[in-house]
Amino acid sequence: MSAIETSGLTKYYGDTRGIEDLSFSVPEGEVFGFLGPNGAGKTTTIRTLLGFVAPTGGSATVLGRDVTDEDALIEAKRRVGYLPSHPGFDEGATGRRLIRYHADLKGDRRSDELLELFDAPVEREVGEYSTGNRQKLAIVLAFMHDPDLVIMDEPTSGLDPLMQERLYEFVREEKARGTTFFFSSHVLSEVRKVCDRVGIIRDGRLVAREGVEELLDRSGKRVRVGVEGSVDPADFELAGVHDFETDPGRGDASFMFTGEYDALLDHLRNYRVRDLEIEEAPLEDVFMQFYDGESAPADAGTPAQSPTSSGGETDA
Ligand SMILES: Nc1ncnc2c1ncn2[C@@H]1O[C@H](COP(=O)(O)OP(=O)(O)OP(=O)(O)O)[C@@H](O)[C@H]1O
Repeated sequence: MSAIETSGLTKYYGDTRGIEDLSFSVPEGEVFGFLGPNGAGKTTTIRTLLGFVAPTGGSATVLGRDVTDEDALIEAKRRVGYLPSHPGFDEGATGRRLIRYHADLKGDRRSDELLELFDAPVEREVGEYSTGNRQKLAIVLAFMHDPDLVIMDEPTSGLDPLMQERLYEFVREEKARGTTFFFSSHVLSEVRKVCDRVGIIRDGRLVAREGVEELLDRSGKRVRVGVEGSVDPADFELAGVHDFETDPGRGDASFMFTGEYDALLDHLRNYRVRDLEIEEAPLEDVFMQFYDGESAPADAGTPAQSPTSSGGETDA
């Protein structure tokens, strides 16, 4: 069974498109990365899956339960963890009280263990927490009932690099225990660290779905090279070189590279190389491939038919 399944899922806010015709499935045990630029529809997808907003079209199931069937979804959500990007809390409550509250609602199988890993200052009121501590508390609340599926909306935004790494490691361990993840992000490097497959959403529509390695291979690397003397662009007409840029008369060049490294390094032997940087393609560049490529739908800006507002938007 798929942990998440959507078919033609659509949500309009009045006339504003949130998501349109999303169809995808996340098999049990997979870490599915959901990538897209700001405003693409990631949060709308998550809010629809969690029943916070009602879809205006299509359907979705979470752990086999229809997201528009309130009772069924409540049942499913006992086995779901949700980690929002900006967790909202009762600011006057202590972390400890919130943990107790969530324990009453969903059960508590591992808050002590989680607090050792993500040490939020639970005796203090949440209103006094730093952004990072709020996020750490949110992690404890999302995982304390040992859910089968965890839905995370840009979960590392407020965490320092050490805590980000801890969360990635934790996700990998939980995946090994069979937990399924839906991981929304706009950071390609973190998606690479933890995800098996990614879906790319743009203007409310899914424009690609593929394995992380395939995506990265296709995206290539950004190469910057500095050489003695000046660079002649004609010298860089190699297989796999795209978007070549150089300042005339200067010894610096920059390009996207999807070719074989051996061929590139052989070629660079013709120069005295001062400097060489090879780094992962920025996510914006990866997105641009889908913006310009054939997989991008031509009518992405226009709704197919007059949408209706759903109402019934309740936040949990
Ligand atoms: N409550 C709302 N009322 C009206 N329009 C909304 C509402 N929430 C989202 N939208 C619109 O829906 C579209 C998708 O927004 P959404 O927040 O889902 O994107 P996102 O990918 O999560 O972006 P971000 O990374 O910036 O959070 C945007 O055009 C946004 O303006």
